Amino acid sequence: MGSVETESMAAISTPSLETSFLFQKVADDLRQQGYSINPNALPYELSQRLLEQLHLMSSSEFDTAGIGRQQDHMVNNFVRTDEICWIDGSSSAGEQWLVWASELREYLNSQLFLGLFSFESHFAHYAPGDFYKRHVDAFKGESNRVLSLVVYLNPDWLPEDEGELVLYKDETDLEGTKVTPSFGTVVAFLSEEFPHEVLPAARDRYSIAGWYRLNTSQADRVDPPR
Ligand SMILES: O=C(O)CCC(=O)C(=O)O
Ligand SMILES: [Fe+2]
Repeated sequence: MGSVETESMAAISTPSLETSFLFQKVADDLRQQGYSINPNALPYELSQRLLEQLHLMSSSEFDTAGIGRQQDHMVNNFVRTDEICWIDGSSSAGEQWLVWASELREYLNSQLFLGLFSFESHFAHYAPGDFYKRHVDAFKGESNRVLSLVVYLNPDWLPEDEGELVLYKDETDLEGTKVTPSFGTVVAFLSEEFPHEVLPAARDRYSIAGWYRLNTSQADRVDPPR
């Protein structure tokens, strides 16, 4: 009995083989190109639990997303029109997500020496027609956001549903790479390097966006910086 319990504990705290492959691919991609796009990559059980959690949440738990530092948080419908709910680990799905994100943090720190220290994340809901205009998640020297992480929770997303994330390789790139917000897709990119935008979708679009930060005194929440 004792050993069975030990094994099940180990299963919770040790990433599965599939997850280890994903973590390694994210690390390799970040090293080579600064971003990583992985369809159908979030562990299925975790994706399902997060989706169930979303279904349980009422729309009153979401707040209109803002821009600017938290103390001068401003709703700006020209820049973004989505609504968000921060994940604090009070639900078991949220807790499981935070454990997974912290395993990824430890793996990336061991491989890339990024010095990622903390993580913050929120559910986001884009109603049909909602968007988030081209932006960067952090400005050089102004923020301690280092790595952005986005996962999508939309089963059966079709090309005509649109709502892609467009990731631009630098400030001059106007074409970008389109990412379909399909269930379980995991995207990571260096927060200061890659401008990106969310195109309007034809149906409700759900995601989690998160940021790994350095341990600096400037630990106030940035959403995004400006
Ligand atoms: O949902 C996405 O595809 C990206 C969201 C985003 O860029 C953000 O919340 O900063
Ligand atoms: Fe962003």
